[in-house]
Amino acid sequence: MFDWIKRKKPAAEAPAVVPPTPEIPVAVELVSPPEQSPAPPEMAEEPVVAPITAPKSALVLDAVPTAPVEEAPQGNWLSRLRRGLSKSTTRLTDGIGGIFTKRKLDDETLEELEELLIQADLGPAMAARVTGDLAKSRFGKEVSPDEVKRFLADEIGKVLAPVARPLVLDGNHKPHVVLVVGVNGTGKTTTIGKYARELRAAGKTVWLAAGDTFRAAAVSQLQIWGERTGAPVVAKETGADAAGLAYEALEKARAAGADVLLIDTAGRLQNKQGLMDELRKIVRVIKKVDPTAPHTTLLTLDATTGQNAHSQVEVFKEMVSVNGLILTKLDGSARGGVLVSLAQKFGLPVHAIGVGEGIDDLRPFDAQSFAASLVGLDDGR
Ligand SMILES: Nc1nc2c(ncn2[C@@H]2O[C@H](COP(=O)(O)OP(=O)(O)OP(=O)(O)O)[C@@H](O)[C@H]2O)c(=O)[nH]1
Repeated sequence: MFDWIKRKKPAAEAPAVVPPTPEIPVAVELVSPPEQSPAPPEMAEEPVVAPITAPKSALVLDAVPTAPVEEAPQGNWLSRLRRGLSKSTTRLTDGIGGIFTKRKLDDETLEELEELLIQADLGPAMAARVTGDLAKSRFGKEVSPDEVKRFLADEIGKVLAPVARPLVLDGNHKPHVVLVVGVNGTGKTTTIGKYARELRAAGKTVWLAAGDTFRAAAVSQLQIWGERTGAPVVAKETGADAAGLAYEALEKARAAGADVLLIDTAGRLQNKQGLMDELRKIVRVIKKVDPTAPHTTLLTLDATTGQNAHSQVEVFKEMVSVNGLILTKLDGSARGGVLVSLAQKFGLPVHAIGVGEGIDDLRPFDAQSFAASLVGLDDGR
């Protein structure tokens, strides 16, 4: 079916993988039944295979488009989201309350609102769109803070709806390769760990590649996630060639018939050119094993950095073909509005958001819930 399947080599003995943990309901699914395409590992070194540890709680990170986004009770999910976004929400709702208490919508209030939206990281384009549309329907009339919030939630929801797309894992790829890139500290390793947990809970075999060979702590952090989730980790010593490691990991995951390979990468090298060379080399080299890989290139962005996230998207898009975003640390940020300006500017799918450091704090991204929560409203569910 695929080129890389036709070029497959004879199977070799695969490292042991742990059994699934079916007791945990999840939404992760592969799109179609996998085909067998085992190939032998070409590099001699054995991967570090983590011991088995069953996940302790459910996670919903991604889904095929037809699958339900959330398996946990809505109240639970929404309250977690609200709690996570509370800093961003307070900033917006306090500001709206201050501007619109017993005041008519005039040039001055519109200007104040526009300024507030820009400060809340929604971006000048969104601020202009909201104030322009509001002025068209309500200019000269008294508007309550609640009306403004509803109007704003509606506008935000419209901008976010097209980008709120779950990560689709294609079962035709064995494994489906996910390359995770991003500035150091933005949450790459944590996100990988949480995805691994979700996929393992769905009964999928997952392999992890500790491609951040720049930092010893990053390797051990991934190994801990491997232990927690029962996912074999391919790792090497600090300073090892990351592309070689990714190649080896893909060969081994493929030989083992794994469903998914999640590749961690360094977020900082000596300079931008060094990082670009390394990431491009990883992509080039894994294509030698599977010309269609990586099937997903995820960029993690730390929401607390606000508008800086925009330049990170630009930089990483220049380096590799980023085709999905994960926004992390929305819980510690008063700058959750940045997600809106990112959606408007880049239109890249937002697969999930991080609202805490806990294992179940990476959640599927739902446009309406996010929009309502951001402005402190119940989304009616
Ligand atoms: N509050 C909060 N913390 C998070 C979230 N996601 C990750 N973190 C924390 O952010 C820190 C950095 O996360 P990592 O996963 O190590 O980030 P990284 O991009 O892999 O970093 P490097 O390995 O340095 O490249 C850790 O302390 C995580 O626990 C989130 O959604 N909310």
